[in-house]
Amino acid sequence: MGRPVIGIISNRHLINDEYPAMAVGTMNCEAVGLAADCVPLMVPADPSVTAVADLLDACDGFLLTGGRPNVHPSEYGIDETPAHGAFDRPRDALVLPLIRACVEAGQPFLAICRGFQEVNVALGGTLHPEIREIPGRMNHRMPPNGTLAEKFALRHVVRFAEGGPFHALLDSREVMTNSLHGQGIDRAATRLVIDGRAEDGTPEAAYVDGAPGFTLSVQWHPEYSATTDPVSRRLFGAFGDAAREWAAGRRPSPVRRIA
Ligand SMILES: N[C@@H](CCC(=O)NCCCC(=O)O)C(=O)O
Repeated sequence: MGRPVIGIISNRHLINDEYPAMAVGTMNCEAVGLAADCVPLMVPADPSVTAVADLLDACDGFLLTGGRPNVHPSEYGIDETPAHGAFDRPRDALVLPLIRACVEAGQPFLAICRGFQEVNVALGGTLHPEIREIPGRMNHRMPPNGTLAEKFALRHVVRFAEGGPFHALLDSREVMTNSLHGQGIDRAATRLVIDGRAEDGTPEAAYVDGAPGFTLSVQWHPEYSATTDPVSRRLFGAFGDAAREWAAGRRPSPVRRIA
């Protein structure tokens, strides 16, 4: 049997300020191809060319990538304001139903940053447009200047629930993570279990309660240094294992906790 196929959700870009493109970062492809040992398949994030049912057939799992545009607030019942920033409505229209379909079927996904926020919205939760404006919260945004290494540098601790799936997988109650987001979970969806938080209380790690498959979701970016960073390697390794189980026709195991 060949390696499982992971659909990597793309983002929109304008090449040379003119040529519209949908693209995924090289680091996402390397994380899937090398750290998860799966086949990276780039997915155009637009339901006018990509149907959810086709994707579920073509792929064994999905990497719900980060992305600068925010999920449109109408998806969680809020009117749009300038604070909500730029959007990617086609990506909303594809990925939110895709998440619900994966949760129901047990098809694995690993959600990152915008993907983490999408999982919450897809299941009925809400987002805050600018979490650094909430009293007591720190600035989680990417540094505006500097090299890529500086932007993706480890910036804060995430602490996991005792005995939860992140604790079990990473064999640690705490990890250091990078941080490149302005929005954050406001009200968590009923089924979304917040399994890890930053020091200021911001939700950073989650999974879907009762889902039959792999649903680990993180607000940080494990795709950066995925082959060398031990935390990222374990996350992508477990995601790859879940996709292998799915591809082999076995239901992926539900989340593992420490007994
Ligand atoms: N827009 C959301 C999600 C942020 C996010 O996914 N950032 C990664 C951006 C990486 C890139 O530059 O493409 C928010 O701001 O919270």
